[in-house]
Amino acid sequence: MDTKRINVFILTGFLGAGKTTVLNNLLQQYARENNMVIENEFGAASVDGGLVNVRQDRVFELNNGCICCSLGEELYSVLREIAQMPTPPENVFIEASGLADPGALASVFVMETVSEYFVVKSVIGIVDAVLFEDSLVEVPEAGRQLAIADLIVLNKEAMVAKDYTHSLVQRIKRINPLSVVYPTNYGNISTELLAQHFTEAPQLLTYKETQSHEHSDVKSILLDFKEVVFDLGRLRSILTVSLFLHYHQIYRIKGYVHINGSKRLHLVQSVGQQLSISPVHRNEVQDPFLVVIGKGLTRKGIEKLFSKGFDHEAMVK
Ligand SMILES: Nc1nc2c(ncn2[C@@H]2O[C@H](COP(=O)(O)OP(=O)(O)OP(=O)(O)O)[C@@H](O)[C@H]2O)c(=O)[nH]1
Repeated sequence: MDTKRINVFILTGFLGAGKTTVLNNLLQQYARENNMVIENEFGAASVDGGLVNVRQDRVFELNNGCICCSLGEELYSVLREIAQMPTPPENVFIEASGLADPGALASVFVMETVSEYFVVKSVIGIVDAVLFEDSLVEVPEAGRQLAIADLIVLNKEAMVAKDYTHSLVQRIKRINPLSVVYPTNYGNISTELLAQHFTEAPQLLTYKETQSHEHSDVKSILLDFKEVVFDLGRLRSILTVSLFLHYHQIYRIKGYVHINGSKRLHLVQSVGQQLSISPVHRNEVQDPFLVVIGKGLTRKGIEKLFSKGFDHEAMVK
């Protein structure tokens, strides 16, 4: 099925971080493929649409709003139009406005009517090495953008000292330990690097325990579920309710768990309010554990939440 679905690459990052620069780089590398671009800018007039190096009839512009909220319907109809093209593209690149909440944006792709045609291959977060620390303190979306990204491009590296770059990488990894952080200049990333870190690739092996960030209370909590079996229905319902109520606090959940009655591990993912729990087909998946990234979370609270989904009668097979 995947071979027929359209690959989606979501580019997020704060204003001026280098999203269009990364996009143009990727378009150049994917030039042999059939690409479309969805541009979203906050103001009524589009600047970026004209800056993207792809034929103008391959660019959809969603302006005058933020793609994650007011433009949800418009995005949906653009995606429908793309899916119904006589020759649909192989790749769709979405450059979200610098203020977008990528969790809400990525949620659109969890909807069945959309995921039938599209598969999110990577959420790429672009960070300005010079301005990152300030934006993290001042703008809550900056933390969310990091939390949801698979690959974080630490752009404009040459503009800061080497030691500082190193400390930024550590700091970003503390916020999103699941991500790969890649320092570079002028958005210079390769498609090979991108392919190594596709959303569905199991990346959890490299996970390291993290603490709360000093200047922001975005943090990640690791839960070890080796010895635990969940009841699928119970887990789904407690997470659905929690994401509905605490969507502004829980940015992302990702990991693998045992489910009663199944020999396969299940991948649990949440983006925004959307949740998906599905059996894993690959053998290379590691031990079951989950990572929860969010703001103001406490380990005790999160452990209590998940414990409501346990099936205490079932044994790990
Ligand atoms: N010095 C330096 N400038 C860069 C680098 N990467 C991008 N720029 C410049 O930074 C400016 C902003 O880059 P864009 O790619 O337009 O950033 P953006 O995130 O798309 O910007 P918005 O769409 O306005 O949010 C441009 O003038 C780029 O040429 C870099 O590594 N070093």
